Amino acid sequence: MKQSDITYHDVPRETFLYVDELIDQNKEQLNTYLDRLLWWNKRINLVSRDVPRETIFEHIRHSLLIHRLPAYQNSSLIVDTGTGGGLPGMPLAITSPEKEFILNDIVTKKVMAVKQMARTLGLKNASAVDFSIEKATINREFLMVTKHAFKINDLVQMTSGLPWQNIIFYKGMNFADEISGPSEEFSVNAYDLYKESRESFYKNKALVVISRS
Ligand SMILES: C[S@@+](CC[C@H](N)C(=O)[O-])C[C@H]1O[C@@H](n2cnc3c(N)ncnc32)[C@H](O)[C@@H]1O
Repeated sequence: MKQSDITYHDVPRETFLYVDELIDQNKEQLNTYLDRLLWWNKRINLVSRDVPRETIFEHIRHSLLIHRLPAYQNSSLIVDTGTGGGLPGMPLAITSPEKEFILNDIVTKKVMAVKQMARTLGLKNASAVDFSIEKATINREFLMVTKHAFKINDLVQMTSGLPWQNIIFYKGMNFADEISGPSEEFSVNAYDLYKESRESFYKNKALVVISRS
């Protein structure tokens, strides 16, 4: 992967409208998740303390913005590593009942909270596991997603023996510094979340898809 291999795209306004509709269709469960996340956050640190409900809601909306990427649409198994309080895995599991999700974090109490939340929500398609992603064993092809948890090169190296086809990183636009090494094996596509949306929350935010050739 070289910085010169990156192809840049804009996320169209329609994607945001699509996600807003998805939120509307799933608002009861997404609100229950938000309530439970705030409840757990008072007890164990899952997202920053004193973060307003509206900001967490924006993180949920952010999580859902991968819905229209082919790498997401074509995957039936999704592993969210460094999930913390369940972002992005939990909103994705709520809105994609046909897909299977494994939520992973190295911190046992966070995984316990995520398991409780999934139980409260009655989610049948989400499980949670507490170990370092380096220790994972997965035997079928999957998509890995991760939000604000790993540097790109680090996670690619840590999981080089796993059968992922794509990794979607939720990143800042300055992610290119995290990419180096041999280029032949991977392609890199970056999606700017701000250029078309003009929403201040998404300023300098990107979705970065690393694909195995
Ligand atoms: C900044 S938090 C992000 C949480 C969540 N993705 C979000 O956007 O709110 C990073 C998370 O990565 C987890 N983490 C760090 N190293 C890890 C590893 N090797 N394997 C699994 N999880 C890890 C941490 O415990 C932490 O919960």
